[in-house]
Amino acid sequence: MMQAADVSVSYGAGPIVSHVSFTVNADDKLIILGRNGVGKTTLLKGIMGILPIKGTLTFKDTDITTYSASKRSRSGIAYVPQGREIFPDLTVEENLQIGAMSHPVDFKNKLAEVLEYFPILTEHMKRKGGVLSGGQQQQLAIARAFISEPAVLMLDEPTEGIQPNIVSHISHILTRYHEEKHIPLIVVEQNLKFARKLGNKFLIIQKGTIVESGPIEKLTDEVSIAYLSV
Ligand SMILES: Nc1ncnc2c1ncn2[C@@H]1O[C@H](COP(=O)(O)OP(=O)(O)OP(=O)(O)O)[C@@H](O)[C@H]1O
Repeated sequence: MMQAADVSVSYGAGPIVSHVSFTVNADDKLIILGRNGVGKTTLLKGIMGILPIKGTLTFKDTDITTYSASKRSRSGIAYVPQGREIFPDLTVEENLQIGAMSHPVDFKNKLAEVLEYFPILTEHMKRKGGVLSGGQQQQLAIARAFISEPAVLMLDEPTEGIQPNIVSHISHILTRYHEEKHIPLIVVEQNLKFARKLGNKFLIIQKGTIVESGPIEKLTDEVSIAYLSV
């Protein structure tokens, strides 16, 4: 489905992410872990086309390495950035409409479907995104990605700053969405419990390169202490 081969990403000077390779298929929920500042967000931005990459990115048997971010988005790659980045001055409904832009979806139908995953948003449709709680904004950001009917969904630290009951809800919704839509998830996460519950495989990044990877069962306490403890 999606394959990153020997991908390196930089902001201009030396590479921040070096020679990273992975594959995700429809039944995969890949968790990307690593301490602060190791290059996780940079990798996702490279895959999304926000930063240029070296190496090869293949999606549905097509080489998309040179595609712009908007072309990757139109191809079905969706991205929920760290910090959510909803539009605070637009209403919840307008934020969701933006998710449908440039995608061949019927907004009304899609909206009804997506609100089944996030019923809490229904009562806030006419409120500005900026007045929602952090947990509600995160649900809005994920709902906005769902609206576009993605073929692969990437999320950057979806549990950051979210209270435990909402973290559990988000884990449940992502699991359900993955099962129902049968699309790969790529999730950058620091919350080990959430990672183990959601993921079926993982990779750990240190100084921009993969130092450990495998099925989620291999994400043992020993591995966590070696690469993730601070
Ligand atoms: N716009 C930028 N220009 C130059 N360097 C940057 C830029 N953004 C991030 N970096 C650097 O790239 C490195 C990796 O940052 P990145 O945000 O990818 O790490 P991360 O693993 O996602 O960290 P965190 O868990 O804290 O979000 C850091 O050293 C950071 O200082």
